Amino acid sequence: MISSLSDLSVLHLLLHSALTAAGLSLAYFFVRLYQVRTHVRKLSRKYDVKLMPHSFFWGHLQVLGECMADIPPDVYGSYLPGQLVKRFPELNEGLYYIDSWPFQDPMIAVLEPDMVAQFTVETSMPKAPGVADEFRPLTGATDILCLEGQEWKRWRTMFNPAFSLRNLSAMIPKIVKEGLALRDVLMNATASGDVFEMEHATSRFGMDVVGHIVLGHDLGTQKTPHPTMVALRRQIGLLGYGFWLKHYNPMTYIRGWQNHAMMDAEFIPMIKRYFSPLAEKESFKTIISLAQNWYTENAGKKDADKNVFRDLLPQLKILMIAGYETTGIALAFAYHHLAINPKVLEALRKEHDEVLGPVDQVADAMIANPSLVNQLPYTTGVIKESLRMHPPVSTIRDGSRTKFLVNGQGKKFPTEGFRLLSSTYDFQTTETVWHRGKEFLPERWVVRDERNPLYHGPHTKNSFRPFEMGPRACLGQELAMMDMRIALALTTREFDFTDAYPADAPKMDGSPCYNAQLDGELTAHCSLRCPVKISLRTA
Ligand code: HEM
Repeated sequence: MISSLSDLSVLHLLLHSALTAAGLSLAYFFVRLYQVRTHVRKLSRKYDVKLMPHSFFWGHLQVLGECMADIPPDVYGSYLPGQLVKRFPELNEGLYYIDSWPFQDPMIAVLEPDMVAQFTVETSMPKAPGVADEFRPLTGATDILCLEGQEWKRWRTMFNPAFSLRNLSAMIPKIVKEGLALRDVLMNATASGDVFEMEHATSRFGMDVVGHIVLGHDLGTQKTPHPTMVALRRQIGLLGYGFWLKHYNPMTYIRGWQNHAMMDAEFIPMIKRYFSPLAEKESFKTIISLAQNWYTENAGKKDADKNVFRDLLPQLKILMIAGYETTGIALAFAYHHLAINPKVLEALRKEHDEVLGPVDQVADAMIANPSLVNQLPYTTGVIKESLRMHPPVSTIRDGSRTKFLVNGQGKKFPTEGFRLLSSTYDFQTTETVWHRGKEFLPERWVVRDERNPLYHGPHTKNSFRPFEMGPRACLGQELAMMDMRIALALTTREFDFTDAYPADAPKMDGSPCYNAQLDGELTAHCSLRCPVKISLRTA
């Protein structure tokens, strides 16, 4: 209740400040709106860029809304460029300029793989600022995925040895152990006969493997939820480029603080343990052990003086996320395609029979002879098809005044003021690049005859980039491929998989199984998390 004149003047001051702040924000909004819209139109006129119908107030928001209206609401944004091609084929010059400000910065969706190589391989353009904004609540944007220049290079050089083939081979017993735990989870699912969300199981498998290589720790999430990983997953729910309303909610910060406290309470002792002279080390290099070596060797030098926990914790968190989600998603999609393509499952089992020997000895065979894991071309084809049809992530870089993209017809396109998005899903599935691109055909990866239309040779070298290419390509790609080969080797000969999408599930391109934006998730997950039924193999 207002009890005095001074209360009234405080109230007046508060009201006045609030109105001033609102007025300034509104003024900023309109100035920015004017700048963005005129920039888009000016560039389009100057360089003869074909633009989709562009409203001065809405930009392309109305057009985008119309394009997405006919598809399931949870479809991931990676399908958008394909929708634009369907709706505006005459404007397709290998890219689309998209102005969806204020929801996102203006963007160029690049559909020609050779043009993507121009900003990732020929010149590795910096990551778009939105990437750092997205990960800031997790790592303060000081992690290997967001950093640039020398700071990025220091971590990349430090961590590379963990992902060498030699180190990964030394890790095989741990991956096999986690693969057997996945097998147990699937075995339990056969007992109930219930519909099973495959992605939950494969993500935990991915997490446990990454726990070994990053932390040198057995997280055991396939058996029991691990508190640190629960906190990590909760924190993912607070990230997200474009979901900026979250950042105005004070609870985001309180929850974030709690999640970090939970994670750090586990990670810091793990780091301390490795940094102690008496530490018992793994037989392979882990991210923490490589950091410990680096800090010891560089003691007294500039970067090594930094606070090791503040420096290293963001790296551990980003590596855990980068590693487990993507692998879990790709593997779940692979199981779905095995469930609906019995001939592919049969061919996969045949390869395992021939290369890996009897089912009951497969784990021992891979441990005794790690090179077997790299002698599975058809299995690798199954995984690559899953990654081709369902890439979980794609890169987004920053354009610049001096960077122009050139399409197949030699036309130049400016990039200043735009983010550059690789339309990976689109060019990895389009028929003009991939023969029968919408079909799951692992044999395309083993075809050697150049006359076969399925042949994937040097002419398509830029068109398969689930791990991206160039200096910022995925650090963990060999590990991911190895994980998935081992998981399939340990599970597909013992179980049958039956697709369990409900008959009325929404469909994208005719399939209920598509890349979806799920609540609280960052990357492109499996719609409904890939429901399957699992039973013991009958034939
Ligand atoms: C199927 C599994 C995976 C896929 C599809 C995938 C995909 C990608 C892609 C597309 C990028 C580039 C992102 C960008 O440009 O913004 C990337 C970067 C990265 N990935 Fe992966 N990834 C997978 C597994 C892993 C694993 C297992 C790890 C490590 C444990 C890992 C660690 C990283 C790191 C650290 C980067 C940043 C590299 C840098 O900027 O130097 N990834 N990944």
